[in-house]
Amino acid sequence: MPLTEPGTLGRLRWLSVTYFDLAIIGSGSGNSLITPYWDDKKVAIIDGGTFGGTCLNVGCIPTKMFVYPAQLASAAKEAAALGVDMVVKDVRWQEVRDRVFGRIDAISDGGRRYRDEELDNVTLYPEYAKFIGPKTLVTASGESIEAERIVIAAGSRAHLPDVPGIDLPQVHTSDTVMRIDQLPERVLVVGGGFIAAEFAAVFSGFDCEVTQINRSAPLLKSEDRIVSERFTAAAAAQWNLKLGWTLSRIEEAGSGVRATIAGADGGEAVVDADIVLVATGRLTNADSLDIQAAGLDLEEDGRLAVDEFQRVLAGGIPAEGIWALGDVSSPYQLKHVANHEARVVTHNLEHPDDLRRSDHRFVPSAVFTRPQIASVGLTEEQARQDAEVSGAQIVTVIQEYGTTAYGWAMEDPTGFVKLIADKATGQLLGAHIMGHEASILIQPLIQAMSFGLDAYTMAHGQYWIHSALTEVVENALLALGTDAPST
Ligand SMILES: Cc1cc2nc3c(=O)[nH]c(=O)nc-3n(C[C@H](O)[C@H](O)[C@H](O)COP(=O)(O)OP(=O)(O)OC[C@H]3O[C@@H](n4cnc5c(N)ncnc54)[C@H](O)[C@@H]3O)c2cc1C
Ligand SMILES: NC(=O)c1ccc[n+]([C@@H]2O[C@H](COP(=O)([O-])OP(=O)(O)OC[C@H]3O[C@@H](n4cnc5c(N)ncnc54)[C@H](O)[C@@H]3O)[C@@H](O)[C@H]2O)c1
Repeated sequence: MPLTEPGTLGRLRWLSVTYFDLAIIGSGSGNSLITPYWDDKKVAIIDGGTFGGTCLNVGCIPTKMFVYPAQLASAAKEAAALGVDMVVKDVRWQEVRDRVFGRIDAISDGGRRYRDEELDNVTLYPEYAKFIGPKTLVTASGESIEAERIVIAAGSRAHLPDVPGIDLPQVHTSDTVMRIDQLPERVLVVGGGFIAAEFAAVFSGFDCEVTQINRSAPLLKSEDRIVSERFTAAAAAQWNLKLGWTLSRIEEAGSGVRATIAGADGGEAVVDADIVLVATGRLTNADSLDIQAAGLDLEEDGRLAVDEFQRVLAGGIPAEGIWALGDVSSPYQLKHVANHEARVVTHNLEHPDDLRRSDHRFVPSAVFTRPQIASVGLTEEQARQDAEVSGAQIVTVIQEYGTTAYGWAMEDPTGFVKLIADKATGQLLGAHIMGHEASILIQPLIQAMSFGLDAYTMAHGQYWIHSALTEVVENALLALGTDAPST
């Protein structure tokens, strides 16, 4: 990341400082902080990357715009079991890609222009910045900025393993892989998390030969164990999986590459591919901000340390006027969490005497892979560990999609809902879904957990549309067998 050149600090003594009421580092979720409250105040927004941040430009939104057509293409493979023979004639990759970026790049450009040219009170610095004092920043070109309040929304970046060949042009991260010019025939995906699962599904949906390697088994191992295990089996049925293998090196081979991978037993193997997608996690950008110049604290894993009001800590106490949100400080690396924290910071900046807390009790997530996965709350393992301490009794249920009318219609062999609840109170502790539209099916369960609705009341207290797939959620709630709450 191109930050300030050595020697800039010396030169700065001769440069003037520009003062702002608010300086925001990062134009992703940070961009939403500029409300009408700031109309009569001076705001700086600083971003050295593409305006709009990760979700818009290289994250959630473009990936889902690839996921959807890939899902349509893969439907052809599933339809045969229902007596419908479909053939995918062609995937016009450049059209798929240009539809995505034709929409997204225009939104990024429009947002940048609006901030840069149309708002008199806002100054956009299209540069990276770092701290040189508690309330002072310097940009890469040496502009010095002082602000009464600073919000750090600097996000995260892809982690790359340090292996020979990682810089080859055929090696991509999620930042670049969506813009390639041609659909590759063979794709090597490295990693076993969210990004690897989504892109393996996209490329295999488009009929590329996908090989996914991961150093551990099963895939998606932060999910409830049964989800990880069943997803790993579903993935193995769709693309080549090599688990227990680590990337050692990559060499050019013709127009593609040959990747050497090392097994847990010390053996080696090679995988030939046209491109490699490296998806081995994302690192907070906190390390690029010279936060020691402001005396700010870091968590053990390198994230900025914040309190429940999103105030950045310095020596364990809130640093005056410094806030953080999103991937730079959050353990969640999810856009809906960054958005929530941005709303909290927006309120707290505008109401310093009435601070709100972030609510991280029931953070859901979805992996838009095939089959889809969604989860909220505790895994069974976590719930049982908690119960050992509290003495609570845990009940769990696994309800297959195939036990409902819609599941029969789909002839669905893999989808299921798993619920975990407290037996005595009927409160849901965790919900985990794998299958068609899991990200939609889970929403009423998130709602129940967020508002304290017990499983019995949720199942019995409303109509469930017959023969919708939501009946699998209704049946799971009923199968938990919890009682009506005593009044
Ligand atoms: C491929 C992919 C798919 C994803 N899909 C989903 C999904 O489906 N659902 C979901 O909830 N989440 C998803 N995420 C995660 C989501 O994108 C992030 O959690 C979210 O965008 C983080 O927002 P943010 O505002 O914290 O950071 P960002 O949006 O990354 O914004 C940070 C900005 O700060 C800038 N910056 C960094 N350092 C500096 C500096 N020193 N000076 C100035 N500017 C700086 C960067 O250029 C960047 O524009 C996905 C992520 C990826 C990579
Ligand atoms: N649908 C969504 O909400 C969505 C989609 C994509 C990304 N994201 C967010 O972005 C984050 C980053 O995604 P990700 O998939 O890169 O990370 P991840 O943390 O989900 O998975 C990283 C994977 O890389 C493996 N790994 C780590 N270091 C390695 C190494 N040196 N060699 C080989 N393998 C290694 C890990 O074992 C793990 O399987 C996610 O945690 C998620 O929060 C969310």
